[in-house]
Amino acid sequence: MRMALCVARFYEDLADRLEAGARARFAEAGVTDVDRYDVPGAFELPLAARFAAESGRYDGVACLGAVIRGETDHYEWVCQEAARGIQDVQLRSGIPCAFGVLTVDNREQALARAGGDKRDSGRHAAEAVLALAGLRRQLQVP
Ligand SMILES: Nc1c(NC[C@H](O)[C@H](O)[C@H](O)CO)[nH]c(=O)[nH]c1=O
Ligand SMILES: CC(=O)[C@@H](O)COP(=O)(O)O
Repeated sequence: MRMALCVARFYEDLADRLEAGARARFAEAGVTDVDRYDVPGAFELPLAARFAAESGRYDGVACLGAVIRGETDHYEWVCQEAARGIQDVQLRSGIPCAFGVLTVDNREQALARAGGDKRDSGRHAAEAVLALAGLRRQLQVP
């Protein structure tokens, strides 16, 4: 299998943590052919995912990033559009695209969910892509 990572780099250290979790899960599954594509923020993830999915090169796409709430409602729009856009790409393309984007109130919550004491969302995103790519192969979806 060949996988793509689309990574929003708005918070570099969180992006690195999420990527490490995803790569570790892929490696456990024997998937070492993994390409990373960086975008500025989570709002750009759906288009990057579409580029990767429509390239025909990948069995799955894991979208990673972190959105931390600020003073305004900008957070809501970024999170909503990232989630909706990524879901739209996978449903239209038939290529599994995971939503590995943290949507949190503060940095502490983000760290806890990027391989900290709550969960590893990067790992979970890779797990989801592996599962759906496997299902796609099992059902011989073209
Ligand atoms: N505030 C966060 C953003 N904002 C930037 C947007 O994602 C986007 O890049 C910009 O609006 C230009 O289109 N992005 C994150 O990933 N995380 C944030 O907390
Ligand atoms: C999630 C965001 O876009 C956020 O960082 C923006 O902060 P603010 O709402 O204070 O402008």
